[in-house]
Amino acid sequence: MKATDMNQTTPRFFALIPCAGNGSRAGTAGPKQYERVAGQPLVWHTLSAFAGVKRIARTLVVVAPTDGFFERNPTTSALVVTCGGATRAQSVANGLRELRRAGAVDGDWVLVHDAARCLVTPELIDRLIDTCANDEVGGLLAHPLPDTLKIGEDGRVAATVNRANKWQAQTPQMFRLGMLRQALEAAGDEITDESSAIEAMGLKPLLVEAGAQNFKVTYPEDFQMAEAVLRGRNR
Ligand SMILES: Nc1ccn([C@@H]2O[C@H](COP(=O)(O)OP(=O)(O)OP(=O)(O)O)[C@@H](O)[C@H]2O)c(=O)n1
Ligand SMILES: C[C@](O)(CO)[C@H](O)COP(=O)(O)O
Repeated sequence: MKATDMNQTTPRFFALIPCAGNGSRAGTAGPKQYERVAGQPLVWHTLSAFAGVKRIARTLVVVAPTDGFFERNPTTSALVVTCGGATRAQSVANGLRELRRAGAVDGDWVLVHDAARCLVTPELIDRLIDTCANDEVGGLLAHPLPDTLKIGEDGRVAATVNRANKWQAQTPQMFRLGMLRQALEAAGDEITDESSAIEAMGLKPLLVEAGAQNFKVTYPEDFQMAEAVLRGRNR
């Protein structure tokens, strides 16, 4: 990391939205992030939440090279780049490169957020920023595991795991651009979140408690749940 970048007096906050997945578990005909939920394509709810946080200098959306959705629907002020990779980690690493091209420096904060977590709110994003902005490492939104946890083997319970101190990792996950770039390069393409890459460097990201509503739309039934929550909020 260049010293000049780190010495920048006021780090800015950028959002990076990986939006290049296929949604294979969702059972939809096309990518799940473009399914209509509560009257809008799912990803628009996600982008609206980030648009509601004035501290975010720029939002960058990473889509697959073959994705034409944003060209057909040019309504967002976010920067849309077609550099999605074969894994989420690759999409994020490619997006970081584009953020640098757009003017972000190593000392700036990047909030990486799944396009598929359309229930995030400006309040949750602000909570993450407020908690992490003065931290050496950064952190992530997360939810303490509410259920008893089992290990399964051939459809039967092999063991029960103590759930104390176990958290479900959510997004956004917020780290300095330079640190995250290095961490992802070292961690490889298979990691499923940014925190794992930072942890692999021996660092301990902050866990910032968020509610269960910030879930990731993953399975077919999740669309209905997301719809109900969003409609409930607009009432
Ligand atoms: N190569 C990939 C894979 C995933 N994602 C994004 O990462 C987020 C979280 O991933 P996940 O929920 O696993 O999405 P999918 O990969 O689309 O779903 P599935 O694993 O069911 O195929 C999503 O917003 C997805 O679009 C991405 O940008 N690039
Ligand atoms: C980043 C993430 O949302 C944290 O829960 C998640 O890891 C995304 O990918 P996954 O394949 O559904 O684990």
